[in-house]
Amino acid sequence: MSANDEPAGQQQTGTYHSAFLKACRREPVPHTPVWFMRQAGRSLPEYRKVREGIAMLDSCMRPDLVTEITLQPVRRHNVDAAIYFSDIVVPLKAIGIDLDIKPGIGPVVENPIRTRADLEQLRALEPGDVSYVTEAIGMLVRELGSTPLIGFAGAPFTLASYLIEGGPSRNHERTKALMYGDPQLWADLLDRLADITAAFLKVQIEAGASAVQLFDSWVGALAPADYRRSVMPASAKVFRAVEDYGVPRIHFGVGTGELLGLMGEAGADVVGVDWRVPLDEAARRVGPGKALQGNIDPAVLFAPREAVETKAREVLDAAAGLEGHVFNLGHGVLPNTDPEALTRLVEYVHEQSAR
Ligand SMILES: Cc1c2[nH]c(c1CCC(=O)O)Cc1[nH]c(c(CCC(=O)O)c1C)Cc1[nH]c(c(CCC(=O)O)c1C)Cc1[nH]c(c(C)c1CCC(=O)O)C2
Repeated sequence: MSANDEPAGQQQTGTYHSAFLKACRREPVPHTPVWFMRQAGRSLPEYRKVREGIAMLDSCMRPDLVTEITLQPVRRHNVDAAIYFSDIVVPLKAIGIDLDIKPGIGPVVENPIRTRADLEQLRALEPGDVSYVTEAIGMLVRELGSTPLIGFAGAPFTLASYLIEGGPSRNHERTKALMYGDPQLWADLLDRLADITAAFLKVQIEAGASAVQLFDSWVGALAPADYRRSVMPASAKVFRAVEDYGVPRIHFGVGTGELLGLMGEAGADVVGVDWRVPLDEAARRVGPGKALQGNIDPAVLFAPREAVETKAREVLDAAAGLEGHVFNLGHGVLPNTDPEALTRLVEYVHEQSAR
């Protein structure tokens, strides 16, 4: 890609030449870039303070708060990218689904989607439904300067699980019952979710996000053949829909060791890996032409500094032969993590990988 092909937003802000976007494009980097899933949130006292008395979903609709919360970990940890503060259920709320995020539980849906008639709840998402997102990203891009902003959305399978189960689920039994029991209804549901997700990512990219991550957090519950048949077409539709913007597309899930190849095939530029598969092995499973993101176990941050650094060293060593590596945790920052441990980890990775 020549300089003239730089996506317009990245050209204006200078983010194009950031270590994060270079690593996503599998170009040489001055140091391994680092960011953390859930870097904004309860691990930070300054987050708990600004969120006091404000419900999670309400905070997601206030551009001033979203901007402040998104910037907090960037100021504190010197991470190489910001991630837009929101939640995967925000676009569903925006099209009128009756849902809430219950503290300590997660998203809870009032009228779960289980029949064809229920599909009517899922109308198309228009940019005007999420004007607060456009506004917040405009503010953020100005504040962030050359630090890239990652936009994100939930993937069709993970969203479907919340919508069908009505809340968080360990076994996804109603979800799988629908997937196996009524393949046509399942396909139609995932297709609608793909359109909503794609529209939501487009809003974020057009407002100035320089990369996007699709969170398919719970897809590791599926066997590869079922993923390929019943889920991959919808996720691939999302990636295709945003391909022409030229911004890196990251694809992440938990417990996806057996799915890594297919998740890359679905259309990602960067495949997120949890801590269960070392990155050199993950690279073999994903194949050439893609960068990897990960993959320190978030629980390791609770161990003494030396143990964290040993683990970080192992991740960097496993990533040494990769085409591109974005350092991250294997899943989100746990709420009781000591923020100092995160700051030190960023410093350590930057130092150890400086070239
Ligand atoms: C599965 C999922 C959800 N939400 C998300 C996912 C995919 C990522 C993953 O696998 O962790 C995505 C998400 N949710 C949130 C972000 C913020 C951006 C960032 O990474 O910093 C992101 C990327 C904020 C949030 N989303 C939520 C919080 C906590 C609510 C609060 O602070 O009051 C935050 C900071 C709520 C939420 N929302 C969800 C859960 C499971 C929870 C936790 C419930 C709880 O333990 O209280 C659904």
